[in-house]
Amino acid sequence: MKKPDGKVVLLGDMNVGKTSLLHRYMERRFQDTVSTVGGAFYLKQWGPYNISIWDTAGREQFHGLGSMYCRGAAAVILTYDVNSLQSLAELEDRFLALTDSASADCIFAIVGNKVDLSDDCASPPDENRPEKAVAGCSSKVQKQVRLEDAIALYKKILKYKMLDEKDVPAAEKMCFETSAKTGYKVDYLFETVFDMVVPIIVRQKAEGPSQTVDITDYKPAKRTKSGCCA
Ligand SMILES: Nc1nc2c(ncn2[C@@H]2O[C@H](COP(=O)(O)OP(=O)(O)OP(=O)(O)O)[C@@H](O)[C@H]2O)c(=O)[nH]1
Ligand SMILES: [Mg+2]
Repeated sequence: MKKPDGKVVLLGDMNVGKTSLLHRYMERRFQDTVSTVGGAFYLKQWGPYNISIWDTAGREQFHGLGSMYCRGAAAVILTYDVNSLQSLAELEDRFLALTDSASADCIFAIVGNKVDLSDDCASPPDENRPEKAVAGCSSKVQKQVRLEDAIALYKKILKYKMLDEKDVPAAEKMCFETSAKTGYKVDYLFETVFDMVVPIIVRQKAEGPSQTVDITDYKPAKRTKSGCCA
């Protein structure tokens, strides 16, 4: 197996759709998933570079593994479900600290998945009945997390990392809304991140021995493009 030049890690609560996003991008389809155990990776050729994309388990019991997967990461994709405010809160409360082991110039993307389940209507939510369909919209429920909430989280991350807004990509560019089910903006998400990761890979290579986890010793089971480790 080729050695990866850089690493991208997906983090987020269970059930938000991390595995489904990766399947959609790598295998071009939406399929039934089982809750991830430990972590699994895909390798993606991007220009002259091999990028490993790590899917992690959102379940609390695997939490301890998260920072190991993030070690040396060039990008972290923090994923939530646009229909669950709690899943956005979990990113700050439970997952952000895991990224301390990532590369110093790690890029952060925040992704709200499952937009196909909700309507993005202009009218404000009915606080008493958030599950209610909004007048003027179809029978879908109204989205629980606004893009602005994700943008606010991105700014908090910059503070946590002590980064200056002018030194990093703009929040509006790094907050995405996707649907693994329909494929909406999934390619755009991954390809935007890969383009941003290339300069980090170049720097990591120039600085000498890679900080990324060497996965060449793992024996992927059956599948050709991916492997897993629990
Ligand atoms: N409607 C809809 N359902 C989705 C979407 N993405 C994932 N799902 C469903 O949400 C459930 C969880 O998806 P997974 O991809 O397994 O979630 P995960 O984040 O990998 O969960 P863990 O592995 O437990 O951390 C599955 O039933 C998926 O079919 C989406 O974009 N739209
Ligand atoms: Mg999963």
